[in-house]
Amino acid sequence: MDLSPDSGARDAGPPVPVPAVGLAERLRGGVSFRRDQLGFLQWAARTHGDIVRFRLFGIPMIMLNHPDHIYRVLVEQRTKYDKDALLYRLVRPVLRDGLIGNPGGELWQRQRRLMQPSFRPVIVAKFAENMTDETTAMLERWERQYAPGAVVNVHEEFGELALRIVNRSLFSARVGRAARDFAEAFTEANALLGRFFKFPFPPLTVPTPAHRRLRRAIDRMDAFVASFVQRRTADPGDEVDLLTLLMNAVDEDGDGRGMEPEQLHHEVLNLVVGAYETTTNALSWIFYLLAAHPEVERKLHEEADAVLGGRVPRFEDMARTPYARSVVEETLRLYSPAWQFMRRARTEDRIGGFHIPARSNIYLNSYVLHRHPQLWDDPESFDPGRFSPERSAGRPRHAYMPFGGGERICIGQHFALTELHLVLLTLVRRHRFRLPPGQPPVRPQPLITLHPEGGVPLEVHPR
Ligand code: HEM
Repeated sequence: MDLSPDSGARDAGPPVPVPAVGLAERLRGGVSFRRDQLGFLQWAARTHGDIVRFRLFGIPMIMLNHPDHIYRVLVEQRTKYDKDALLYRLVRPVLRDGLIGNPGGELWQRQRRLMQPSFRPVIVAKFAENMTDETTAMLERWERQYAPGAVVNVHEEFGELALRIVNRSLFSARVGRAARDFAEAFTEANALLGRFFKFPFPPLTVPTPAHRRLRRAIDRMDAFVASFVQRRTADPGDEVDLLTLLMNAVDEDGDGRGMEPEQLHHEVLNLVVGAYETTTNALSWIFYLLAAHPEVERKLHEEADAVLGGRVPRFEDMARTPYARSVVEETLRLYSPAWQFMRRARTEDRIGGFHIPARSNIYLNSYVLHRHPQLWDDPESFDPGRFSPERSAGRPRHAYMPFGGGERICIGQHFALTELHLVLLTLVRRHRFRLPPGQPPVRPQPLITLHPEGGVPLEVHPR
């Protein structure tokens, strides 16, 4: 792997300004952020290199696209950076002080300490059966509802599946009308917030019609979470789920107390939001790519048949199906649902010899990083084999970060990887997927998360 180590090279002299994309050049290049965000970001990295500055609606952003630089911000100099950045300010009216958009500091540290134990692999293993049960139930419904070879919009199906799985794991609840109402409210909030990147809007305190709709969507999501938390507070029962774990969690290394009710509410909302849309999109991309690559699907069938012999997969099967894991990893390389995240520089810094002024917005983008031509051979091709131990050897750690990195790495990472792996195995056991003839390529739509635009219609065939 030949990646220019520009850190050391420029560390000697005084720091230099980060190269900027100028307006004239932007016009000449003909790539507009508003019209084609992904195209613009790739063009900026291609023309200026691994560190580049541009303005997003007048707000300066510094995009980092070098694993060493990303390591510096997320790990080595993490105390110099926090999450009080544009993207999280945008989602804070929805997520409030929960982990996802929390700027950092003492409250975040305490909450992470309290919650981390509930997301260890041994705990996630207890939810594996929820994942395979719900997938099996979905397949049984498909068999009743669709003729063999019928075209199914799997994106819609996976939305409902992901919601069922997170609901059962958090609240021991089955999806009913209330959950569908949550999903609708979430979709509306996501679309309204995602619009910011095309048409920046005024602060939410300004009562525009769109803001009033957002307010109503937030109220509906709050009502959904409150109904579970209040019921459980009134009658703790004997359910063993994430809500019970969080309600019983105490800060053993701190004040020995648990979470305040309002904070618990926000954290639960953050978990549903964090889990629902990301895994829906990831599942949709996995099956889209499989349908387009029958040779990969064939290898997956061979592995699944050899290990499972027709039975429903269990948590332990994940370690014995490395190819399935690499299909998940390669999908998250090409279409990482949480495709962009940000930090704010609390003080000035120096990255690879470049000057980072205090209060800079640092923009990290795995869509561009995961296509870096010096990190990935033939980056646009879908090649799960690149995640084999041999071919992964020597790859810099922060070259691949679908779940972020450092202390703020996704708390639900094991949960998500378990869900994606087990749903994949459960589905390929009995079905194969094909692109319908004449189906145009599904394009990624960069909202807050990376959506498959227009859904993912696939032919579903029994094997
Ligand atoms: C494929 C699925 C998922 C992807 C790609 C994903 C990605 C990410 C990324 C990139 C971050 C870090 C953002 C940053 O540093 O600014 C993050 C944070 C977070 N994710 Fe996920 N996530 C996924 C699934 C989940 C699930 C299943 C849950 C909950 C069960 C979850 C809950 C969270 C929370 C609470 C945080 C904030 C952690 C903190 O700052 O302490 N995510 N996720």
